[in-house]
Amino acid sequence: MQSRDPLESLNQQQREAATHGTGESAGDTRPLLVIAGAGSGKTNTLAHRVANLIRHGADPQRMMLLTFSRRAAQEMERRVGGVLQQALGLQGTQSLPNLPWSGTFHSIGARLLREYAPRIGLEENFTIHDRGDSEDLMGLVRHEIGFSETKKRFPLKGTCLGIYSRVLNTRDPLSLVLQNTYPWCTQWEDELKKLFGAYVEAKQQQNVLDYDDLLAFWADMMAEPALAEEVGARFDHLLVDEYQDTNKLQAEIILGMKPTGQGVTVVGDDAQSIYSFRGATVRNILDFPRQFTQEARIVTLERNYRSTQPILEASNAVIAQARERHAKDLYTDKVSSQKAQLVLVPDEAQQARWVADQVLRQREAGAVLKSQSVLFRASHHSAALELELARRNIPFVKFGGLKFLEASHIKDLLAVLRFAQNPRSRMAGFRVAQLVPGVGAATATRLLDAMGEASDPHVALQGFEPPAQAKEDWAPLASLFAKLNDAELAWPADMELAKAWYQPHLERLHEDAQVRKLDLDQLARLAAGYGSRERFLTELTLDPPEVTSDQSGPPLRDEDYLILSTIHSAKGQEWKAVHVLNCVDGCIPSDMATGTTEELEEERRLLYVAMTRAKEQLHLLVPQRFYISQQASGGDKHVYAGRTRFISEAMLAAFEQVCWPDAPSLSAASAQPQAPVLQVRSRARSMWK
Ligand SMILES: Nc1ncnc2c1ncn2[C@@H]1O[C@H](COP(=O)(O)OP(=O)(O)OP(=O)(O)O)[C@@H](O)[C@H]1O
Repeated sequence: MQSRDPLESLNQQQREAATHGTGESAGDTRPLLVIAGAGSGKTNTLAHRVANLIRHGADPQRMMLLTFSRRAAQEMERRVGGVLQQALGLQGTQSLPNLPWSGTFHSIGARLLREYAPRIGLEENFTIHDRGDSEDLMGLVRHEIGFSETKKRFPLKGTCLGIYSRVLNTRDPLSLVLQNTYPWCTQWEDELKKLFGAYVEAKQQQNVLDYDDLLAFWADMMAEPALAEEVGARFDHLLVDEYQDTNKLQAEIILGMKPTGQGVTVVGDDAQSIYSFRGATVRNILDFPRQFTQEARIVTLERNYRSTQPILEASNAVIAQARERHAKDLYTDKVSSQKAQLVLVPDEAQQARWVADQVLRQREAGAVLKSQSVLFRASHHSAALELELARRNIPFVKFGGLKFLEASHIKDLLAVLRFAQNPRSRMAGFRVAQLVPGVGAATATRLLDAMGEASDPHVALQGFEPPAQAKEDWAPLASLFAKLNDAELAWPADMELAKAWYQPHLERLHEDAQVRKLDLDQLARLAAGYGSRERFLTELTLDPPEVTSDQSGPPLRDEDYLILSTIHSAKGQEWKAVHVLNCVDGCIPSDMATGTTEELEEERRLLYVAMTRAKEQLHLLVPQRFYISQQASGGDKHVYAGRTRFISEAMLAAFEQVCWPDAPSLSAASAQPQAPVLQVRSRARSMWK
């Protein structure tokens, strides 16, 4: 087979990025920053760059390729393989060089830390806690040092972990993090310091590292010049994708490994930086050019291959209002007469109906479900739509939001199985025991202590005396564990037993139990694919699924289904038709994120990311009456929402406005007969407050 010029499909800028430092520019040792506008072929270009470096003699073993997710790393490896295959004229069966050091910062960090463990004071056989485990350990420590009983409510374990994680990832002092991000917790600064000290102590005693340690210890290692030099010298090339979503620690790691910047390539788009809640900072990409001893070369990719001209025009209008950014003007030559649509609907229920109708209509017109997506700011925004889709038998798969394993109902069920598997696991036990009404932290601790001291923890559990008020609900739990401990029980029967036990608790604890039940069914289907309880639990920690509810079971590869995704999880993806839910103030921007200019700017970028996922059709839904479910008082509340502030009057020309149902006076108050005049239920509740 004849080899072809592997770069022939690239445009001029993409080619410059792919060939920097090789061929004619071989003497150029500057670090490279590729500013890649949305849909401008960033992934494509990075894959070509890696392939091109390999073709020019770079050793794949000496390349580190850092991506945002494991999925992205695999995709990159596949694409590099494809380019090389074509370039080298290889047949399908001939083996391609693999990239042993490609992966997420966390996974590569874990590998390096294990390798260097003896030299940095770690034990090699450390285990890794996922977010759920970390949160539970934080909860346990919080309880052990007596902070769960304070009179004024001490921050919840999830908040504590969030604060801890932010301090580590931003390198900001605790006081600053509290002041900027958790102002309602500032009064607890001293206690939090004590808690974090005890948390670190507990991790060290149990020889575990959490996700943040993987980055923080790696960065510490790179702050030690001799080690940094040694590790840095093992890699000729360091390539980082999605650089706009890296944090200060990650920037320090790169700088530590390659202080001159030689061999460093980072690719990203500051206009798509959307992870500051994890400590990512858009400053990384803005400051990159002058960070090393040599100033970086910047290549900007401005040609958009994804979207039609009208969609790009609307997206450009939104991002043009952003405060600070690397200037770029995206253009495309995909003409179309179809503008992006702003669809005005009366409320969320109608929004769900409109989207379901629209999706089916498009399918009739030939667009398979998989080529369409529905995006939303927060995971719970899709609840009404999920029910509507289920009602109409439209299969869907949902990505993101709370990661599947981080959702509390999933954690509850898994904790039951973990506790059955390992009755000494205090974190699992602590969670399970407290699912029983009437059992609090003190009783749970008493149970765990009794089990810890007993020669057979199962016997201790069966003999445990719960407080009187919990007795009735405790019995089914004890009986469940007797069954789960039965050697005759064959997996996945454990799962069914646990689910049946949990069902009444699910209904008691969650208003949206019906939607969450779909997740549990999905978990049970996943479970059936593993040989044993132990395998299932282990594999799930190492390789957590991203998908949550779906309507008709785990879709087969060739089955068609609609994609539902949070905007965060839609990063890097594209669809023919995109529907964005709840484009109203309060959702985008989220009412949780309007405190500072930085937060607002990030919300603007989120809308931009959502809009730029669309290839041919873009619909922004604007429900006029909006139901708020997440409020402190726990009650129903409707608010009248306004179109997102990120689409100003002046921008409306870039959109086609649609009213549905087709009633011209819809926006007038008289057209909202169902608008509540009085909230009788909340009044009834408030009587007792
Ligand atoms: N040189 C090219 N010629 C034709 N199509 C291209 C070229 N480069 C990229 N594309 C196409 O453009 C689309 C976007 O590419 P890609 O997904 O790599 O973009 P991206 O820059 O990663 O986007 P984003 O940052 O918005 O996620 C893809 O469909 C890809 O196949």
